[in-house]
Amino acid sequence: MLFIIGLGLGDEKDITLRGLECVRKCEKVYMEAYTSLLSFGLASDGISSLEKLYGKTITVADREMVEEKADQILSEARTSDVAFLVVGDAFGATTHSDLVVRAKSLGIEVRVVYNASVMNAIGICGLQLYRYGETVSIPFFTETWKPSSFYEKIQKNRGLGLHTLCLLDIRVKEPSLESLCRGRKEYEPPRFMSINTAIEQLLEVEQMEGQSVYNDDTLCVGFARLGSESQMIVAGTMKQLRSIDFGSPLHCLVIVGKTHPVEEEMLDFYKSGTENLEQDVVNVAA
Ligand SMILES: C[S@@+](CC[C@H](N)C(=O)[O-])C[C@H]1O[C@@H](n2cnc3c(N)ncnc32)[C@H](O)[C@@H]1O
Repeated sequence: MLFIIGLGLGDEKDITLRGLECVRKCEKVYMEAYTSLLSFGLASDGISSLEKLYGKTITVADREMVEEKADQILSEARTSDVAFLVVGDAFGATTHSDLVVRAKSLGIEVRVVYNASVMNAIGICGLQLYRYGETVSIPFFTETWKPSSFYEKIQKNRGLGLHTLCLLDIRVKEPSLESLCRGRKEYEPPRFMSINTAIEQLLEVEQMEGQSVYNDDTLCVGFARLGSESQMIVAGTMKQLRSIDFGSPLHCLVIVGKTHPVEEEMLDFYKSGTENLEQDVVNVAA
């Protein structure tokens, strides 16, 4: 049996009781570590705190392993109980449906244990989850590669008055271009996009496309480290958020659409420049 278990957003304590029971009875435990990360990031002592709580050794599965060695994980799941741990919720990323489809087509039983995802944790800022349009991903630009398909999606959302969740690029264990050219794999250091970079790129695309979808004065909400003790949430214009230091990853950004008065009242708690902002955030997190 293949158990796909959501870990939630903060640290090892966010697994559900049901999830914990399942992990403890599995013979093999994999943890996906490239679409999202818990608050301790890639630190090995963070992984060992998970291992200590679960009483199991965890194999950290990077993108290569999940994409290229999925057969191995699935063949183990044919004859034994295998846990595949996902930060957040299993279906908060598009990637894992593929594993479910492959398992089911091989006749392997799949059980999913749900948990909180960034997709619903953003509800804390007061913008109604019912009033979001398509979620977009913002990839790191390079000098020569500036994909901007998110722009059209944001345009559609804003045309309908809907909010847009922007998920920001995570690059963990990516082979460097240079090493690929030399035929020997070497990896780039991990990189996580900040809210500041995301806003710079969004504005760069607005300048290139020129459709007036948003601008410096567009209201947004920046979220950092949701679910951890140090989570930070600030509402402000793109211009204001661009100069705020949100600290360590992970970050995401919401571009605010048309608001309801109650949404506005909630957002006011997070407005940039609010006195004791950090204190407010700590209170909200507690
Ligand atoms: C593919 S999505 C999340 C998938 C995860 N399975 C989930 O359900 O939350 C990954 C992106 O979500 C955002 N994200 C994830 N966790 C976050 C957190 N705790 N705080 C802020 N943003 C987060 C980041 O932009 C990150 O690049």
